[in-house]
Amino acid sequence: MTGKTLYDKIWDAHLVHEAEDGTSLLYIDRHLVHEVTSPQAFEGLRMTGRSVRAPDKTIAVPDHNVPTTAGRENPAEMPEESRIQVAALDKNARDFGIHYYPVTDIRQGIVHIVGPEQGWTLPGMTVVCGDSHTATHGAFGALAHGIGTSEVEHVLATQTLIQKKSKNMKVEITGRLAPGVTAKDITLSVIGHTGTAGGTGYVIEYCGEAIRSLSMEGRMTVCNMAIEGGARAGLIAPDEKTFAYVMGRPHAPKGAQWEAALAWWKTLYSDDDAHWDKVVTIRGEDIAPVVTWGTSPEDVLPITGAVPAPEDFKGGKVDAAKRSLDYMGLKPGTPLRDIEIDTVFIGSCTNGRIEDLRAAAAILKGKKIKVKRAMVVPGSGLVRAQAEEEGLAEIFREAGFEWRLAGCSMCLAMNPDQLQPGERCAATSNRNFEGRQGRGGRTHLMSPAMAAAAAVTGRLTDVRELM
Ligand SMILES: CC(C)[C@H](C(=O)O)[C@@H](O)C(=O)O
Ligand code: SF4
Repeated sequence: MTGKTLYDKIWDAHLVHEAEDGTSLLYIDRHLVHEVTSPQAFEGLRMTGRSVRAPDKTIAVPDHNVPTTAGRENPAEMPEESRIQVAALDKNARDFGIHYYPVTDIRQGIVHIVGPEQGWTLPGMTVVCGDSHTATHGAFGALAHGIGTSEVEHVLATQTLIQKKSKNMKVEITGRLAPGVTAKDITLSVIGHTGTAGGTGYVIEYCGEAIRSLSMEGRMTVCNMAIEGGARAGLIAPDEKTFAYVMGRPHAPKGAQWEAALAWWKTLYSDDDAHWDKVVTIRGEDIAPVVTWGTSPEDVLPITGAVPAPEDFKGGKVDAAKRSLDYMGLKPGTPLRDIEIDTVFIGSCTNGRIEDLRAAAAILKGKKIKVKRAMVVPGSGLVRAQAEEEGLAEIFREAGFEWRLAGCSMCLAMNPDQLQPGERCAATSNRNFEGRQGRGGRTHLMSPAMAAAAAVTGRLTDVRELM
């Protein structure tokens, strides 16, 4: 018998039933719910007279549609479609008795930031949400992934999910990161290396010294983008940093339950003789601050590079690159550092946590922005409050940033925070698809420090020049 991976261990601990063809029923520990993918699911329950099986394990928060400006609790502030979705979540949360953080609650924020912050996300759990970036929670050593709306209904009704097991992939980042290189540069570089389909069919476990050295915030950033690399989920084995982060959170176990949980959590690692179906190794020292130039998260280059030409690629990617360059309004050969930026967006479930805000503020301190507009959108009301307490909000405001309320905001164009056609944005989010931040908007993905650097120079910038 070979050993087990972390994924194998969590899978086995949650397996309720396995059919001969491998179709399996998994027990779900946490179900996170937001307003976009849940209305039909609750409607399905109503129509069939069913209740939520485990309301105490179900957590709802509106995030995608909510405006991030003052006065947003007034429904008139929202476009009709948004208003309907948020109102439905409000009603469903109350009718079905699940945990709920409305916009008026300081704990409201992006679902993937609220879950860990409140101690809902714990090592060894299965965590699902009708949202692809559920992968974020894998940073705690939880098996966490997105599900579709019909699956949301299934989990609400049964607290189980039908799944087939994925294969095991190991992504090891060895050694140390150079100054100016962050978790975001790791996760973008991995996708640049493997492509957006490199993880298809796999659950990725990120490991290695460079991953170990990351804070929990950084680990969440890495796992957040596992889905952009095509993987079902991303995982990082829990360690002392994980336990320290979790301890004392409102919904974390306490007393004897904490001790019992800890004893199990300490068994959550991949055995030395575990089998890996695919292994990718990258040297931490080889990772540079990166940006994306195209319309896929795999279009990643070190900031010291230049816009590529379609001929630099092979196969279908040649045409894709042509189209990307056209959409992005870029000419091959242009140094990335010459690309002028109109707007800076710091936020999202990738980089809307306190450490991200600290990293950006460290670059901005005492400087003024040179872009047309810049906004910081803390990932939750609590992140926002902490940033205010630490004096970060002041630094952002003085630099010329708008200091917003929590939500998905300009990460995707489902709320009033949107790019205009042709507007070019340095963004800390995770997707640079066409129209993602608004019709015709142009997105360059990067770390919070790099986005702050772009804000003060007005163009894509190597943050190391400002350090
Ligand atoms: C709206 C939601 C279903 C979507 C997702 O699944 O990821 C969104 O959060 C995104 O980032 O594109
Ligand atoms: S912040 Fe962006 S990526 Fe994250 S859940 Fe919201 S829309 Fe999706």
